[in-house]
Amino acid sequence: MQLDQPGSVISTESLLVELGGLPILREVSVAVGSGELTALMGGNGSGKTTLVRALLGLIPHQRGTITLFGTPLESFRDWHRVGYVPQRGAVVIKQATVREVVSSGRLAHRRAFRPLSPRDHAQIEAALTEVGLLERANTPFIELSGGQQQRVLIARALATEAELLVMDEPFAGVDLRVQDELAELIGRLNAAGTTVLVVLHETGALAPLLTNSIVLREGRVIHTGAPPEHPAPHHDSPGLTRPRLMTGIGEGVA
Ligand SMILES: Nc1ncnc2c1ncn2[C@@H]1O[C@H](COP(=O)(O)OP(=O)(O)OP(=O)(O)O)[C@@H](O)[C@H]1O
Repeated sequence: MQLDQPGSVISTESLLVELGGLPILREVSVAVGSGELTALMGGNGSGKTTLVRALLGLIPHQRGTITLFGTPLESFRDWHRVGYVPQRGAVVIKQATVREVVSSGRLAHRRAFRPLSPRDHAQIEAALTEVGLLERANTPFIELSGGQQQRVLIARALATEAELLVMDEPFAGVDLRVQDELAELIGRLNAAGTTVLVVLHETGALAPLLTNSIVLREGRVIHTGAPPEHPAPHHDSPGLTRPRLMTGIGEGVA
């Protein structure tokens, strides 16, 4: 199945990823179109994080292809176009201030051992302003609330001037009010043209903003297209067992 269409920011075809000798992702063919806000969903252990890691080249794949911005992953070099927002709990930052964390997002633009340029500073300020944390720039990251830390991680990705944001469970461990605020921020970034792929357990506050979804089960794609009406629970739901034929970006055909 050929899913790589003009305008695909991410596409995979017949992807096989093995970890510890076991197949974790099987025959995964998906596409994320430019400008989409796509949810990557599925029960615990269905392979969401593994897919994200493979897409970013953090783990190898054994078969199939991955294309980013139309370029095969193996020859992709424009990493400044990609912003990765890892799960907050996976990030341990003890010493750095908010500004230092966001500054690390400029690394893809900087020549080794050169100080920050005026453009770097401008992008860092703009990213901090976008997430509403400019006034907390000199605060140690560890002193912020969970929602604020999530915003800092988003700002770090924005500082790269990323056209694609890949976010791993941005709502994990933050209360509903903060989820609403984060959803508003993600929606605003998407409306401004940033393509977003977001790993979610439940569509939650992002439900009205999603334009596409990919649902995994046991390492296989079981749904693409319009987000499921009912949020995917932590364990696989019988309501999501019927696979859809994939026609490419956007709509699937039942
Ligand atoms: N390094 C590894 N070696 C072997 N198996 C692994 C490894 N990492 C993950 N797995 C297995 O791969 C499967 C998919 O894991 P993955 O973390 O991608 O799922 P997930 O959908 O992100 O789950 P969750 O929602 O719980 O974070 C799980 O069964 C997990 O146990």
